[in-house]
Amino acid sequence: MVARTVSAVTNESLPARRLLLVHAHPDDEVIGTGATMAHYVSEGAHVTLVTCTLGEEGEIHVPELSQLAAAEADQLGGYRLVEWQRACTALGVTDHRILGGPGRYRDSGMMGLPTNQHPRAFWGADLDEAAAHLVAIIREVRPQVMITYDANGFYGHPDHIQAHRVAMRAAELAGADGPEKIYWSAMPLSVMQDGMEAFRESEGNPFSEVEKVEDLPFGTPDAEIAARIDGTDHSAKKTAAMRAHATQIPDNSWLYGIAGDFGGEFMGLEYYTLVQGERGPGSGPFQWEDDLFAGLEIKE
Ligand SMILES: CC(=O)N[C@H]1[C@@H](O[C@@H]2[C@H](O)[C@H](O)[C@@H](O)[C@H](O)[C@H]2O)O[C@H](CO)[C@@H](O)[C@@H]1O
Ligand SMILES: [Zn+2]
Repeated sequence: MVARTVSAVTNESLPARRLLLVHAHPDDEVIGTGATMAHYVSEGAHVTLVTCTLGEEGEIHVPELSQLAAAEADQLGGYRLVEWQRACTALGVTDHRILGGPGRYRDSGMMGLPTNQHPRAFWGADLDEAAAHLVAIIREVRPQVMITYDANGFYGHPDHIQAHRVAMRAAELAGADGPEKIYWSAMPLSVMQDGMEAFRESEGNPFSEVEKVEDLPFGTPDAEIAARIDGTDHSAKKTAAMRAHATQIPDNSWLYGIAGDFGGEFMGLEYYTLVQGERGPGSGPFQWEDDLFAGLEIKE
């Protein structure tokens, strides 16, 4: 039975600190922000996850489920919805919603594929119509902080680019009800460099085709990073949530290798640039914040 996503809540019943995350597909929430989500849930903040598609066009790394693929029974979206709910349970997130309701916006597939033209492809969504769905959630929950992707969608996937556009447009349309601080997921170049060194001799090295980190479609100079969230206490929850996304993250994925080679430290640290709002107090050479709510006046 597919559990209901969280029904509408009134912000009067919510904790003082409220974080909104806008992601493109089921599994993005854990890969880029899973430790952050678990961290803030454990700190008593309210975490609202909005995912824009069901990931219908994804690969299937579980052979016995291959018939669910878009080109077969086209049931992968429904299956990934359940994976996504299980992942949210592993992270402790109870307020999780699909933008416009399950099936409203379809996974567009990788950039340039014919699936980009599907009538319900998120890539072709009307921006203000899609943003209006998110404005309604913002007005209901009143998050002080929002996380999404940069204008390239972190790595250029059309649904990630569109999730960025919809999130930023919704924050603009929400006006005074919108988040005070907006962050974009980021990966510091220094961390990527360390990853390249660590994986140099590893089997399944994800960096094997890469000469230097600057050749990758993502990566941010350390000086442009604004926050590092330490969710290492929750690395096991992040790993459990990744395992929930078995169709997308196979057991031999390099992501688990990172957990092994780098330990919980790498998996539990997540980084962000700040694109709206004032930066709060920080530490280290670049004064990175360790709290996304830093500098905000939170009315308890
Ligand atoms: C992390 C993420 O955004 N995954 C997307 C992405 O998946 C890629 C896609 O299947 C590609 O064909 C593979 O070569 C690549 O390894 C995958 O990461 O795109 C999918 C289709 O839009 C999407 O369902 C998946 O969530
Ligand atoms: Zn994605």
